[in-house]
Amino acid sequence: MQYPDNSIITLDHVWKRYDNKVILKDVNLDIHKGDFVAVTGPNGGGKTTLLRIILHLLKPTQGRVTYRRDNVEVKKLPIGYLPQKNLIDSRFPITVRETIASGLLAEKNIQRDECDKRISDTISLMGLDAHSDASIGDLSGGQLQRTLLGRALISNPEVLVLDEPLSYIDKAFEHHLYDIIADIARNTTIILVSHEMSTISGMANRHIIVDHSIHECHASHHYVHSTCDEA
Ligand SMILES: Nc1ncnc2c1ncn2[C@@H]1O[C@H](COP(=O)(O)OP(=O)(O)OP(=O)(O)O)[C@@H](O)[C@H]1O
Repeated sequence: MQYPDNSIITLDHVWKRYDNKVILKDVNLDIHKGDFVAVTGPNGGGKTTLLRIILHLLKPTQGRVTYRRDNVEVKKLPIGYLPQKNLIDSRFPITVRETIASGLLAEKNIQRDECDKRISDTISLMGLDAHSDASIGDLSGGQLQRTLLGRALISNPEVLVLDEPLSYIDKAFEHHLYDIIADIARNTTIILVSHEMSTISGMANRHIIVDHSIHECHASHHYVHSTCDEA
């Protein structure tokens, strides 16, 4: 199969069914290095399922997902992930600092000083200095979301997958978050799911609606319609 040179993630005739229910129907998608893919769609349309399949966390019922670097198929890509419903048990006795630091666990060749600096910088970027030693069980929903976002981006991954990053985030931090995302997008491929598309849509170069099948559309359709006219 021929892929565009800058293609890094390809979904090839992907289907997902639970029992007899079709959640994703024959999805074909090529994500290119440097893309900012904004994804929206109705509740239950299959957005989180699609992300988990892209991340290799969930197996498609049919079809395949492949990763490539410089046009050569690879088994893994460094991908940072902010899940929608976080799987962290907030009763688990772990601090904000430790949670954010866990995003560096896969980095083998990082010096202790550099590691400490990255952790401190990320805590500050997320506005969590006053909470760095707090247990995650004592955080508000928005503080926990910022902690998990810090964990997703601390390693400067090649691809960042964000499932509803604005959940629980207050208006003041929301604007700061847009700046952070715009800055990261300059050298990172981003796939971002949101129901709030008004600002995100303007940052993205690709706009996708997931309603069991996927529809790529123009930005202007994105936050106006939950379905779009197919090109
Ligand atoms: N493990 C599972 N077993 C059975 N059905 C599932 C499972 N996981 C998800 N589903 C179903 O798949 C459908 C798509 O779910 P998904 O979470 O992908 O939707 P979504 O577009 O992200 O929705 P939302 O906008 O509400 O977050 C839903 O109907 C959901 O109930």
